[in-house]
Amino acid sequence: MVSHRNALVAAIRQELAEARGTARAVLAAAESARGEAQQRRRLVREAYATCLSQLAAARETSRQDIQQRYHGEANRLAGHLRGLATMSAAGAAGAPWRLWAPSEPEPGRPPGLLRIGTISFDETAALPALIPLLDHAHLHLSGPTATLDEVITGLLLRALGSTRPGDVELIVYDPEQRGAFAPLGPRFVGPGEFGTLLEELGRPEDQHGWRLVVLLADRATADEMSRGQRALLDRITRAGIGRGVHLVVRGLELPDHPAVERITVRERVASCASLGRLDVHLDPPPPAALCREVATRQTPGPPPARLADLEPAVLWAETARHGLAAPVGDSTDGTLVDVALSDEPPHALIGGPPGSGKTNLIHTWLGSLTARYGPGELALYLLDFSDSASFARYTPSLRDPSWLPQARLAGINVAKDREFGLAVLRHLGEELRARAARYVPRPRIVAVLDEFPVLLDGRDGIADEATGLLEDLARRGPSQEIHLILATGSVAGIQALWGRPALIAPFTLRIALPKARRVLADDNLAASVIPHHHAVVNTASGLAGSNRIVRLPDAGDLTTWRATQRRLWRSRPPGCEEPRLFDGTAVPRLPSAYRPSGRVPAADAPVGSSPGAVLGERIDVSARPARLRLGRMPGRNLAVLGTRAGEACDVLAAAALSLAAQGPAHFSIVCLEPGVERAAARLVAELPAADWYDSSDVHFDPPASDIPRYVIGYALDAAGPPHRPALRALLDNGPERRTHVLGWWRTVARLREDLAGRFDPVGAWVALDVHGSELAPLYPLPGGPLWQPRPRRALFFDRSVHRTPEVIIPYEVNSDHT
Ligand SMILES: Nc1ncnc2c1ncn2[C@@H]1O[C@H](COP(=O)(O)OP(=O)(O)OP(=O)(O)O)[C@@H](O)[C@H]1O
Repeated sequence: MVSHRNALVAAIRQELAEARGTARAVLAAAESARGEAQQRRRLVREAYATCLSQLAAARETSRQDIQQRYHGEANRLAGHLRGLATMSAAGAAGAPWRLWAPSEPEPGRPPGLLRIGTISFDETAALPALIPLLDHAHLHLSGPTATLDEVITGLLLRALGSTRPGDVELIVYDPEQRGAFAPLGPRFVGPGEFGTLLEELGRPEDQHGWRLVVLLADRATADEMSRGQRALLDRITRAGIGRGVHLVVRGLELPDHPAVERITVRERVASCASLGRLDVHLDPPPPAALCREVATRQTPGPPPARLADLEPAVLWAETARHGLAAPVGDSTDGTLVDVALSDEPPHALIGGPPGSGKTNLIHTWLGSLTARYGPGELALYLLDFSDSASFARYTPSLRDPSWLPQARLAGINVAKDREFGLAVLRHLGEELRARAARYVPRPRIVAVLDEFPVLLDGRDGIADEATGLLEDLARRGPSQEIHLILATGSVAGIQALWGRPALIAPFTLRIALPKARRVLADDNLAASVIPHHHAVVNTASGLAGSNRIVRLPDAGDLTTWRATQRRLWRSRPPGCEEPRLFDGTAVPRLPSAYRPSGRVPAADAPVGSSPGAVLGERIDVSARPARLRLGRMPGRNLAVLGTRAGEACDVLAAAALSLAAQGPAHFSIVCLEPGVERAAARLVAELPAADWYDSSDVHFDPPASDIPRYVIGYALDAAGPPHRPALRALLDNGPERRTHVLGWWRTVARLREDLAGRFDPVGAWVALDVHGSELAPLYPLPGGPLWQPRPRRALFFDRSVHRTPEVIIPYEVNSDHT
């Protein structure tokens, strides 16, 4: 029993041990499965987190990208809208108050929109909020009274300021007599006159311009309005615009009609029917001074000053010691406006499109200056590079012998003779140096260069040198009392100055005529809003805020101007010389001093060592003649080149006559072109002694003589091969024996043939219609000189004195007037 029990116990124990072992194994397996599951869960969580952050980053990048594109697009659109707004509300209709001034409407252009505030759209810069009025709408405003009155003031100012004075009649019905808009000078209609006003507006009248009728209705007006008046008001609303009647109403209902623009104001934000759901941030009210200015403009002030009004009580009473000041016109209240030139501002830049009145302004200014400062105080150098003769009035003429005593020089029609402009600047440069050395600055010099871009635009040696000289004069001139006035109608010309800061910087006085561009600072819009015959005078290099608006008198009033010039002329001090006139279209006559008039020097009179043949007038300030010295040296011969026969004859005749006037000489005239025989014969007639040869007896071996002998050859190229050896021998050996050839060849090629390609014996030449490149063989530098032939101008080169050739004007000698 016991053993059975023991065996049973042992068996049970055995089973229990096995069961325990199995349970342990199951537990271990379960725990490992749990560990694995936890590991998997961690991995999944991590993957999920990475995925989330990647998604967030991608979302952020896309968001930024979309936002950027959105801003770009919005800015572009805003730019377009701003451009459109500027066009739709030009000048006074749209300018912010800080830049605001009344503007002249463009002729024939209907009135545009008016600005009342700005619209902000997301982060784009604010856009102007514009609403219609003249020719388009009545305005109905509701909201706080004070703000509404401010809005109305702004709108009225813009409507009045963007139309011509007198074109808008302003009527204000103001039953409470608050006097709003009084600075604008409206016609006020009081309580009790409402009905009469409506009747007046309802009458079809022939009317010029617009009537702007502001109805500031109080409760009583609304309550007491009769049915007839209501009907009348409705009719005006429907039909008024076509007749120029526009209502601006607060406190009364207007009927629903497409012409009624409804503006609802909360605080300083408004909504306007025509602008949809956009919020308009209202502009501040305009400064009262602007309203007064516009009101003065509506009621015409004193008439503008006339030229005579600028004259001082006493002529020449001023000293220029500290500068020059003279009025150029008056302001709207009739006070004269002085313009000064001194250490500051030292120089003036005048601009305005063609026809805007620059010439008129310059004449006015000069007239005003010359009446105040005598010739001891003021000297004028006047250059006009346009094709005009406006400065001629200051020089004597057949009709009027008077001239302006302060004028030293007047250059007219200088457009093609830029060399003359350069000569004047060189002269002023020398004057600057001389003054600095002598410490004697007076008289103050004012140099006017009208249409100066003609001189500076050339991209050539003249333009380079002129720019350098102008820069120097602009910088150092004021300390030596030299002032410059540059004027032009060319925007490109002014634009080019901006690229030369050293040149433009001292031009702090800017005078802008109507519609002038680039004369004032870019954000200074004054020139675009002033009317005809006005100017903006600005002494702060054109900065906004320093403008003076001047009404300019008409300097075309020749009677006044002539009378004044005569008085000045009669008062001129002894020794005052008449101004040098350079006229690009005039041909100078050979002065009598260079003609052998009167007694001819005797054959035994002393002969100068190198008589000078006068060839033409130099383009310089003192109109000196260009001379060719003919000494006893090889090469002292002259070739006149080109086909312009008349000018070639004039050059030869001037040379021969001037030589004859200097001492005993013998002349041999060789004329090989029948077409110029008449000119050659006239020369022979004027010369004291001359032989005549033509193709029948031409020869080139004149006998040696003690006095100089000149062979004046007309069309020498016609002599032909048989005569070439003798001609070459004469050219080669003549000068040392005092025999010189002054000959005309029609082309360089023919001269080359006559000289067998050896140009040395011709030491000097005058080229007429021969291009620079053709002159290369006669010129020391490769390619020939820069020369575009032009009528009555010649290029003179003497290799013994010139580094570069000079332009001369052949004198008129053989014309029928001589
Ligand atoms: N203040 C003024 N009052 C009356 N008429 C004027 C006034 N200013 C200019 N004018 C007239 O306007 C016209 C053009 O003037 P002006 O010749 O001075 O203009 P501009 O700018 O010099 O023109 P352009 O460059 O074409 O020569 C002229 O007939 C002139 O008489």
